[in-house]
Amino acid sequence: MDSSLESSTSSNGNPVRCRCRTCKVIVIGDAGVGKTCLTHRFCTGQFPSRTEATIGVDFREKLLDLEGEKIKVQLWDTAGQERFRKSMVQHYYRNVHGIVFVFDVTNPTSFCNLPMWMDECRQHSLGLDIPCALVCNKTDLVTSPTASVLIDQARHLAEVHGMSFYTTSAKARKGDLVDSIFVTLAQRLKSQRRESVNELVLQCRSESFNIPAKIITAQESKKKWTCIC
Ligand SMILES: Nc1nc2c(ncn2[C@@H]2O[C@H](COP(=O)(O)OP(=O)(O)OP(=O)(O)O)[C@@H](O)[C@H]2O)c(=O)[nH]1
Ligand SMILES: [Mg+2]
Repeated sequence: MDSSLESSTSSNGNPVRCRCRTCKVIVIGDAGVGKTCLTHRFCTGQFPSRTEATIGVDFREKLLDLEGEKIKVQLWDTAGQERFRKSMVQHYYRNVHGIVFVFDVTNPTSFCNLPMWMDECRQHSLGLDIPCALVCNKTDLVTSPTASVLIDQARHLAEVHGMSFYTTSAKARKGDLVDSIFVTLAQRLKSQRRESVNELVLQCRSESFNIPAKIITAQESKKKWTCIC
């Protein structure tokens, strides 16, 4: 995550500047699955009264306070339509901290296309080892029982790739999980950072004990416990 100085308001109403971390999260998926509505809903609390196909990318952001730490979630709401995304693709995938894949529960093709979106991430050197979420949107429109088969398949896909999975609706007011998608992602990024700080501490310790040319990271120490017989 990147660090920056942010303006906010203190309890006595005076503006204060505080250090905050910014995480870039891209939201991708087929055209019309609800990426704009989900990001709009998270940032404003409202379902937009009308939307148009996104051209290139729209930016939205929200400042979160996670256990006293300010995290700015910068959402890149990308275009699903090929003709509106071509020129922007290189920019989407640069310095990404988290990915939200979206499909529409009423549109099975948007689910079938998810591997294509995952491939595009890989082609831009973005592994699914960074925090990712899979969102099954428009559950307010679910009427047919076949939707539950699609939801089960999606849950399985998310499990296989180690992603968080959400069934939600950008439109429904009650019982939806729109905020959780992005807050949980930010929490995962925050704890990931704590882990990398721990790795650094471990590295400093190894150096202060004068262990030459050997940086012991948490990853390496984990490897040491792997049986090789
Ligand atoms: N009923 C219902 N409609 C939704 C929901 N989310 C989005 N929509 C509708 O689906 C249509 C497309 O939504 P958008 O958010 O613009 O879709 P998008 O994924 O951003 O589309 P592109 O920008 O073209 O990639 C709009 O008419 C929305 O009102 C939802 O959860 N429930
Ligand atoms: Mg859009």
